[in-house]
Amino acid sequence: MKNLTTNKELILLVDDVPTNLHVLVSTLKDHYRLKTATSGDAALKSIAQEKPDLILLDVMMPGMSGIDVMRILQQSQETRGIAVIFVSADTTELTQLTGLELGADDYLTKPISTTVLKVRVSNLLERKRAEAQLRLAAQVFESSGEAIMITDKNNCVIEINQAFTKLTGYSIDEIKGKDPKFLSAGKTHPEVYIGMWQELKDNGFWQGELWDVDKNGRVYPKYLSISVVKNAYNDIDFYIASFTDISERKEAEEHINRLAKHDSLTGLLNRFSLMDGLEQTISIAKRQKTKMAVMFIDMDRFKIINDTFGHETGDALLKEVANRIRRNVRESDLVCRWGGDEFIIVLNGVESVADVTTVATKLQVSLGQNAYYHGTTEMNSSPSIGITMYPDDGIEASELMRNADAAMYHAKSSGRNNFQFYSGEMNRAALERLHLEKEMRSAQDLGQYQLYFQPKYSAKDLTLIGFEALIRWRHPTLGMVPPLSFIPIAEENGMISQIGLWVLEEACKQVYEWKKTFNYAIPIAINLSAYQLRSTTLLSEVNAVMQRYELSVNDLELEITESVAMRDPNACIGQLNALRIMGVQLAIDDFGTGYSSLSYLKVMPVHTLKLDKSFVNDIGQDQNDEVICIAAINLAHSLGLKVVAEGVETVEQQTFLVENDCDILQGYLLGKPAPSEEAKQFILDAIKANKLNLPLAK
Ligand SMILES: Nc1nc2c(ncn2[C@@H]2O[C@@H]3COP(=O)(O)O[C@H]4[C@@H](O)[C@H](n5cnc6c(=O)[nH]c(N)nc65)O[C@@H]4COP(=O)(O)O[C@H]3[C@H]2O)c(=O)[nH]1
Repeated sequence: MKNLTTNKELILLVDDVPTNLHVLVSTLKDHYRLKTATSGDAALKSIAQEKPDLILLDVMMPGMSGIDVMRILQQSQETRGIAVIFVSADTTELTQLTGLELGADDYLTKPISTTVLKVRVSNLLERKRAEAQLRLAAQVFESSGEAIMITDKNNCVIEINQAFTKLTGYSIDEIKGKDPKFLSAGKTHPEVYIGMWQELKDNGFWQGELWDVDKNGRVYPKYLSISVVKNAYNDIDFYIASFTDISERKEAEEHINRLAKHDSLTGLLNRFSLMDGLEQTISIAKRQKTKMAVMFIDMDRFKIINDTFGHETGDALLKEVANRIRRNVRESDLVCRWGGDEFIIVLNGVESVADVTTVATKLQVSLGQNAYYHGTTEMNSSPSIGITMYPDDGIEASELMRNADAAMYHAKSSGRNNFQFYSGEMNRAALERLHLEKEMRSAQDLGQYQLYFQPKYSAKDLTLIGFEALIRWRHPTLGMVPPLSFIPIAEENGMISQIGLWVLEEACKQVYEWKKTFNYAIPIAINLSAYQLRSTTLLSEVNAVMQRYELSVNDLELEITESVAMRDPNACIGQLNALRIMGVQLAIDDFGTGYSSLSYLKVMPVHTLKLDKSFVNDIGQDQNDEVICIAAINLAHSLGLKVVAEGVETVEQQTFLVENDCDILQGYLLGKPAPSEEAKQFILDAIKANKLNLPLAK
């Protein structure tokens, strides 16, 4: 056995004649480790202690002969493989044959030529080493987890291992002599094979991925390494190919890729990959001089659906939206979920605006016409679509995205459920909106909001019965920003919850202060946004503020617009009932502009209907509106509700409304919205004229 420290092979020299041993030792000692034994017994003991790589075994020894020792060695698995050279003075053929038959590797005759001894020993050990290596190689070949295939210089199969058979299903008999190209699935690009052969020629080695097909027809990706084996004349003898099936790795890679590039809910592209895809589509359109379109889709009412029915239902709607979009665009178009309820489509190879209009119309019908379902829950939504064209509206990805977004906002503000193409005007509007949004973030902290108060009068005797609080935003450079310019934005970005709280606080504080100043309980109405109405904290917030300012029943009135109330009447009724129990007065604002269902109106726990000023405005001009005013007043009365007419500007309107039994009047004719200090004057005037029909403060 090779000594680990010296790395020299061990030779056991066995001879009963010490001088013979001496010759052997002095010949071999420089190159090998040596042990000696002077009898067969001593030799076996030494072998038991440490297995030698080679035994030089004297045949003729007293007691146990070399032949006997050899027989014993052959009996044991452990010692059977040890190389043995017989050394003997007996040169008869028979003796030599017996030794060789017993498994000896060579035969030396005495007297020994030291040169011959050296060569024989060296050759034998060399051969044994080579055999051991071959055995090892064969074992590695067979037991390798990698499939291995050896082909000859003409690339015909000569050998395969077990792993190859396991992976491909082919046995050696089926494929011996074949060119391995029968393994190819035909899915790898021919250039890969050309490159592979070139590399093998140039460098004798190649590795890479190929697509193969197994005996059962399963197509799989494999990672393959091929080495060229050359002979001493530098001619190719063999190709050794080893490979593994990398389907699982590929699948995992693809899965990770999918996760990184796609939205997990809908499977559509996510915003990062959309931007990549958009850039690529732009460069293709640039090269091919074609047009393309970017569509920005926002699903109307999605936030309400999500808040009302929960996320699972909202998710089901989004998934269905994704499916419907996919069904209406080409495979090559990019479809992305940009976030929330926003989707982007990039239509490539578009020829004209008319093409895009066709797709947009299809999408509008598909996304808006039929209800969405989650179990038995039915949801109705529709798309607001903004469209921009390359290169007409912009040539940069970011520019096109901005344009599509602006066009989408335009679609929203044009009554939703429609599509709009981008125009420069929209861009200005979008920029203004962005600016306003930015300024709005600090408006409250900078004390730029203010409440104005508009008086309301009883129609029959013009007594002051309360005020409506209306927010004002005084911006140092933009001037007075009208609420209709910023409240809808605040609704969308969620800032309305802070603004709404501020209005609630200020209005209640005003009721409290006027109570202290005038000793009258003068009610104030505030406008409640859709967002606030859906809020789960609304009740506790209202309750806390009312307590803080010691407000009693009827001191506070909340107005919600008709369209907000009817959007989700059932949820709204629940909130309103709770508010009513707390002693809050409730009114439906802008009545006539939404589509009220009479059955809901009957069960809405409200006290008042506010007739929209557009009807009042047309009194004396449009008979239809006059008829509607009368019908609305009668309807409200039949439901036991009071009617407030908003926007009363002329005496004619006032007279008409009084004659038709309207209960309360509000409008510039009687008093414009004014800051607190000026509003005080309305109260003083009313007190002076004995026109304050209100309870004393408790
Ligand atoms: N032409 C004309 N207009 C009259 C007349 N009398 C009153 N108005 C205006 O009509 C609007 C009545 O308020 P609204 O219907 O609740 O409509 C409000 C309301 O929906 C919203 N808003 C105002 N303040 C708040 C607030 O604090 N919170 C919320 N959520 N919305 C608010 O903004 C809308 C507009 O408010 P404003 O610009 O203050 O406009 C007010 C008021 O100034 C009149 O005789 N002629």
